[in-house]
Amino acid sequence: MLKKFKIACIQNAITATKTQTLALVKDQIKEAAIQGSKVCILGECFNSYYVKAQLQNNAEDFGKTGERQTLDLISEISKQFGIMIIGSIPEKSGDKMYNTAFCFNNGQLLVTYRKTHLFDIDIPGKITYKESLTFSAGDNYKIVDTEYGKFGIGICYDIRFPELAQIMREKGCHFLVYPGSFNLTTGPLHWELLLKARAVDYQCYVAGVSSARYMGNDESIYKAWGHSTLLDPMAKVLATCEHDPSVIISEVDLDYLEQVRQQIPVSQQRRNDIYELICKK
Ligand SMILES: O=C(O)CCC(=O)C(=O)O
Repeated sequence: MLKKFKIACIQNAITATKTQTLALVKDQIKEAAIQGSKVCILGECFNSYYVKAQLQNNAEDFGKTGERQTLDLISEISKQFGIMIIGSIPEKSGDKMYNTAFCFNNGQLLVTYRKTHLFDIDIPGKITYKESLTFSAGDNYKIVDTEYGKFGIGICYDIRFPELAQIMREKGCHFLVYPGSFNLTTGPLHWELLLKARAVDYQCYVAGVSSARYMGNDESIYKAWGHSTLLDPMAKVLATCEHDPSVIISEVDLDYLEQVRQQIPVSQQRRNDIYELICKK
């Protein structure tokens, strides 16, 4: 297992067409790879505006290799540069849609994860969103064991559920990655706080990666908070950005992660005689 390497968070611009969006993403991944990144994390549904009609149009069927514009491109770039790439896209499966994360390494699809906690919230006058009108929910967590360590994948709203992160930690994860797309109401208050909370509670490297903010004047298009961020297991921010398209890169070190876990050994100090988290899958 490689212990020291660079991770990149790719905050991409979303455009009105998938082809144009993907061309921009490709350039950013290339830039990250040229700078030595071995793992690239993309945002939530990064090939699409977060609007039902476009999500439907841009959805892909994971089963149909060769007909999947986004997945085939990601697989190809991952192979070309010998890197691992994680992100989420809208998935079409029969008559259902899922918000689904993928992890490609060297061109191979290692795992898919369907978002389990859907973003249905109502803050009157600020933001009302019902993701369950577009997507069905997944029914399991996913961990992927790679040459770069073990990665637990959550998508956006999933970060509000520490139980999911705790299970991933208990199953040996070194990294918690959250492709996400917070908004202008909850983003400023909760995004960095939640990323820091997951890092400090479970002593993992944590990446929260958003798409860039839509800056046009179509009111129906969701405005993402942006602020993709990478944190270490002490919850120190290693790299971050604002809302423009950005590539942020930092080195991670799994020996340092072990040191943190030894110095503050919370995972061995849980009082399972008083409380316990039960994993049902
Ligand atoms: O939890 C939040 O405030 C935002 C979540 C979100 O935007 C999402 O899950 O897509």
